[in-house]
Amino acid sequence: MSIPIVRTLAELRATVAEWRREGARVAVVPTMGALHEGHLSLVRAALVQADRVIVTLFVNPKQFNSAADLAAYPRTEHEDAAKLAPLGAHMLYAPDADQVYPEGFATNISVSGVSEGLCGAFRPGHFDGVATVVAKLFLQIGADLAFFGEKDFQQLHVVRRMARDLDIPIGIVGCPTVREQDGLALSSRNVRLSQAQRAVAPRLADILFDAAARLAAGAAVAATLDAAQAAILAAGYAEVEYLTLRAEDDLSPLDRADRPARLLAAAWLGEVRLIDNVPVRPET
Ligand SMILES: Nc1ncnc2c1ncn2[C@@H]1O[C@H](COP(=O)(O)OP(=O)(O)OP(=O)(O)O)[C@@H](O)[C@H]1O
Ligand SMILES: CC(C)(CO)[C@@H](O)C(=O)[O-]
Ligand code: BAL
Repeated sequence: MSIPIVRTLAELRATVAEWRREGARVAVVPTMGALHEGHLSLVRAALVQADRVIVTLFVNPKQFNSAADLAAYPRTEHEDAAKLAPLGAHMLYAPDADQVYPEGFATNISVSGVSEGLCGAFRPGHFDGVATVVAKLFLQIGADLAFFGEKDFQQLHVVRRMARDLDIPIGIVGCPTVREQDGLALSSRNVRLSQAQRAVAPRLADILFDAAARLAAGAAVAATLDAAQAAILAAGYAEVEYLTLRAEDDLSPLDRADRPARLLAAAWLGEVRLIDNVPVRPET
């Protein structure tokens, strides 16, 4: 069993046009590769709602903040293709760099509001890079649906806003975070954790779930977040970039958990930056 790998826009468009003639509903799952069960859950969800599923694999230089992070990003295309084939995904679109950013490329898509704060505050230009490449992939493919993980919750909001603002006719589907048995959110960057760091890493999720339960039960927000931040540092994380309560629908800051909300965090474990978020459902 294998999956066709497409590297050019011309071949992509020819295949999608053929699918369209057959009346197929097309979905896309954008990724940067190094596929894990989180990505595969998006592909399975896409296969339920569409007749043809394209997984994209492009390590997008424009969204990285450091050359070192880009260089260290895992590249495992062969293994990725082998994971996708048995699921029944229909195409791996792994474009050559010039198919995405041809010579002279000069356009930048910048989404204000939801891109600011949280990861946007610590990764300048990151969401411009994400919005630009995702817009490009959406327009190249012309899919009906696109699937994204809630693990990157702010990214999901940025992509929704961008597609709506630019009238790109695509439905954006958010899918729940897939976790290891010990609670750690799956992420391609987890492979960079040492054995000792890997043992500590799930404490972030534990502390977030615990704080979310307290907030849902009416605990004071500032004191709960302070205690959670102290617990993350005590667990062995080097730095907490942010730990904040935001409205689920527009990411606006909340000082009371009186409507559906998310508790979101980014923290450094050694040289690895991990993000996570959990829902807060106020008890009625
Ligand atoms: N644990 C997860 N559960 C659900 N979706 C996920 C998970 N991890 C990543 N995704 C989703 O997969 C898509 C591609 O993400 P990406 O290729 O950046 O993987 P990643 O594991 O998030 O890597 P990174 O180390 O860059 O965070 C995104 O929509 C992302 O939200
Ligand atoms: C959406 C995405 C594929 C754009 O490069 C990337 O940000 C990711 O993998 O989450
Ligand atoms: N998962 C979001 C991609 C990134 O960290 O660059």
